[in-house]
Amino acid sequence: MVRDIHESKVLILDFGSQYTQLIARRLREKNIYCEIHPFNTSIENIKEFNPKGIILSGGPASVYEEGAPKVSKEIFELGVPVLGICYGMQLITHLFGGKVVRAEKHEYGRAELQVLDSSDLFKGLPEKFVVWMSHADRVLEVPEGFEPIAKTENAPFAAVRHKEKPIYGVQFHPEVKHSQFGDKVLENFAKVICGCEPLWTMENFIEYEVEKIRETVGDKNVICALSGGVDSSVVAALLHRAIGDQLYPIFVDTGLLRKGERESVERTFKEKFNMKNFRVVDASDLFLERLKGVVDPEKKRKIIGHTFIEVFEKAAKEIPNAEFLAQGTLYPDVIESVSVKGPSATIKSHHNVGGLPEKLNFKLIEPLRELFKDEVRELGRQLGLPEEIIKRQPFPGPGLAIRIIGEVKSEYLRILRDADAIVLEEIKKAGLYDKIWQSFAVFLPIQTVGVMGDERTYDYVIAIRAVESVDGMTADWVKLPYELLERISNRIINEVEGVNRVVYDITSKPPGTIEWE
Ligand SMILES: Nc1ncnc2c1ncn2[C@@H]1O[C@H](COP(=O)(O)OP(=O)(O)OP(=O)(O)O)[C@@H](O)[C@H]1O
Ligand SMILES: O=c1[nH]c(=O)c2[nH+]cn([C@@H]3O[C@H](COP(=O)(O)O)[C@@H](O)[C@H]3O)c2[nH]1
Ligand SMILES: NC(=O)CC[C@H](N)C(=O)O
Ligand SMILES: [Mg+2]
Repeated sequence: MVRDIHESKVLILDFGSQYTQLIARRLREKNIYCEIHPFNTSIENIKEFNPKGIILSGGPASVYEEGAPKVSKEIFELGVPVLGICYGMQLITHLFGGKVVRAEKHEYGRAELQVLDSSDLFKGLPEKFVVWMSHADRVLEVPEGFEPIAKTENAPFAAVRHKEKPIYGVQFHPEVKHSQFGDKVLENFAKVICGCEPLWTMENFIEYEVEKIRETVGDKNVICALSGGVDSSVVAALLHRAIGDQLYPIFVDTGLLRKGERESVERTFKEKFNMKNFRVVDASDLFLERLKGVVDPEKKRKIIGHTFIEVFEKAAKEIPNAEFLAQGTLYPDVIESVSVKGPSATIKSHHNVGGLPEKLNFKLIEPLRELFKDEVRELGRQLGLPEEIIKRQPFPGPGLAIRIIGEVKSEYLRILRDADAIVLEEIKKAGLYDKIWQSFAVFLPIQTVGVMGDERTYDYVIAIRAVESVDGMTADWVKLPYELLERISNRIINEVEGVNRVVYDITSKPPGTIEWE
């Protein structure tokens, strides 16, 4: 029997901080498994979860306000260590009868922490180091039974501890990278104070998951929609490790793929991984047929989504004994975080092409449900996926169809494919591919006048888009070197027939979106 990698874990209760996920990631980097749950998770559920430690996150509320989010004082009686971060510390203070007030001077940004006691939370750390603060309230009086274990110039209670019970609070944010040794503080909490064992490694994860998948699947077959992107590729590689030829990866050639994409996906999975049941379904004619005459971006997206499902369903029907469908759902999709944002308007319907409907009548297998993106990449590496897949820039499900403005035609696809390949090649050559979020070409179906070799031309326009972003929600255009832009422009005009003009998109998001449709 392999050991349960979740045996030694920390529970993070979320009070709506924008950094809650970072707490989880810092702990996991130290090989400590943890999960994020809403602050109002019931005591019964907490007991059932059976954590070795509990962390109360930061949050936008003020503890002294009516309706401020709280936890039951019972969590301090579970015999499990608790660490409050920022709002979490203020909440502990408030619940134990201390005093939290609005500070005259708000404290945002760096502060120098002076450690007063380095026996547990600050074990092995220097006496002074820089931490990062973000608060408007402050602890004026610590409750009875608590003592300060660190201070800053503005905050005499920058970190506190209960004198007998394992209850801790820090006013700063150890989870952000700007806090020096912040990761070490969290590690000390988990290992020194809670006694967690570092079981969460990708090697252990593979071993554990492989066994679990085998148990679940038995002698049935599993199908998997494989896009060649990171998530679905890692899912396929993991399943293949577990169940070999019981896995049937299906790659749909929508006809909207980039140059060489189909071949490279085929090469990786068929040849390198020797996935015998890997199949490519060529549905390019069907997609093009359905998109004929369609100009509206939302209509295009919907048609592509529906057609994809249709093609996939048909392909799946032909696979014997296929009871399971594997999907690349990640942990951030699963976390029910406390939302501090209001409802947002639909700007475009992101057709996660594989947003396959439940009524497909498969049981779902989602082996990445517990992982963050960086963990998925690490897992992919361990499974032997090429860097080319692991570091791939995001490519939208609807593919080139949303990079051709208006109607999609074969001729336009040919032009865009060739131009896009040049953009990517040059960006890679310049060493920028891994450093930026996305870089690609967009086809504009307008003709402009040019002159080439003394002759008048009347050809199409290609726009180049390159953006930096952290999550795709906001983005800025990249200040690409002029020489690089020049080379890309020259090559496209000289090498791609049908183009006589190249422009660079200098719009950030907002107000623009990353894709043009
Ligand atoms: N051409 C395709 N053939 C088969 N499945 C696809 C294809 N395109 C997308 N999918 C499926 O749709 C899912 C969502 O696609 P999308 O591109 O949004 O995913 P992603 O988050 O980029 O992840 P991935 O790394 O898997 O591409 C993929 O994980 C895959 O299962
Ligand atoms: O899987 C996807 N299906 C889609 O329909 C889709 N539309 C946009 N994108 C990607 O999402 C990010 C933000 O894009 P926008 O600024 O254009 O909305 C960018 O990274 C886009 O490439 C998609 N991804
Ligand atoms: N970052 C936080 O957790 C902030 C806590 C509280 N809202 C304050 O302003 O002090
Ligand atoms: Mg993708």
